[in-house]
Amino acid sequence: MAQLLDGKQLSAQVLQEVASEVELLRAEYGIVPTLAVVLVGEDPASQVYVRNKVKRAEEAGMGSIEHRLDAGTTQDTLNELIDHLNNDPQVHGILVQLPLPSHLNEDEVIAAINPAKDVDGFHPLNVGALASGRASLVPCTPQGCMIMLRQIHPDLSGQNVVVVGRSNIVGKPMAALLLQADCTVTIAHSRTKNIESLCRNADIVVAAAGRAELINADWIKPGATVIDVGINAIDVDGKRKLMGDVAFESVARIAGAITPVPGGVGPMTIACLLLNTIRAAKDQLS
Ligand SMILES: NC(=O)C1=CN([C@@H]2O[C@H](COP(=O)(O)OP(=O)(O)OC[C@H]3O[C@@H](n4cnc5c(N)ncnc54)[C@H](OP(=O)(O)O)[C@@H]3O)[C@@H](O)[C@H]2O)C=CC1
Ligand SMILES: Nc1nc(=O)c2c([nH]1)NC[C@@H]1CN(c3ccc(C(=O)N[C@@H](CCC(=O)O)C(=O)O)cc3)C=[N+]21
Ligand SMILES: [Mg+2]
Repeated sequence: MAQLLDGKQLSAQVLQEVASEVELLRAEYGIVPTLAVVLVGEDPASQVYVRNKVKRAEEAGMGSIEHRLDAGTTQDTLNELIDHLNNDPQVHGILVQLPLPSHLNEDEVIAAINPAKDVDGFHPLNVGALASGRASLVPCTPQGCMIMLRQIHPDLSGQNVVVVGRSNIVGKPMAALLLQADCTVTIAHSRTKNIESLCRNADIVVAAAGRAELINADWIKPGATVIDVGINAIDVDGKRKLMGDVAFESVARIAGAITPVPGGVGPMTIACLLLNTIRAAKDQLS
């Protein structure tokens, strides 16, 4: 059986480090690192994530501000709010929950965020910094995946990795971090040929396709490490059940190490969001 990479436990360790950094910043500089989360619309899954983020921030002694705007909010109103948060010295990190309602332009919103407060690492300036290996605010989900991978592979050099998915928020920044760690990286997506055999040759598979149980045991080399980013909400007898992109039961019998869903990458993402908020707060010290 594969070793279980417990994201709940590992994130609790990270959050403890966050809490002591918060205490230090309070004692030395009299600041309370503060995260502002903006949610537009009433998507229930987004509400769960946002609530979790705010809860964890408060547990770590950080400040948090939640802005809930109704689904019909205009681009101008949203831009004004971001402008206000950009200029508020009490706010160190800004996260605008994605996806936005379709009448809003996500690229424009992301570009409006002060790059120094962009704790998602989605601003073009931060994307460029990551691509050229001098990032300070690294996207939270890939950052969390790297912490998990380091548990198994303290040295990632030379590992063959397949990342399934090429989104701006997960797949692409994940590939950039792995490349920086001297992995040999293949990015697979919906048009990739022979995806199953590509994965079966990999030492590490990172699954971020958003397709429930896309990856089964036939795709995995015995002993490989499998990181499951996917969060797919499935309705089972009227109850909401979370499934990853990996068929956990069967893959766990083949893999060397595997992350569960829930309790894997999700909690690490939130922990890294708070790490980024601390980092941003430090960089904003006059
Ligand atoms: N745990 C966490 O903290 C987080 C989890 N997530 C979850 O991760 C998953 C991915 O999120 P995100 O990157 O935003 O999703 P997107 O929908 O933006 O991207 C999905 C990617 O997967 C590719 N893909 C889709 N179907 C297949 C397939 N059958 N075979 C191979 N590739 C495929 C797509 O290819 P193409 O480009 O060709 O369309 C695309 O590149 C989702 O389940 C999401 O909920 C996301 C963020 C954080
Ligand atoms: N600007 C922006 N930044 C994001 O980082 C961002 C976003 N938008 N939009 C949506 C995705 C998704 N995402 C998750 C974070 C935590 C869990 C998480 O904690 N999941 C728990 C389960 C939570 C549940 O019960 O639904 C777990 O996996 O154990 C899941 C998903 C961040 N995202
Ligand atoms: Mg997307």
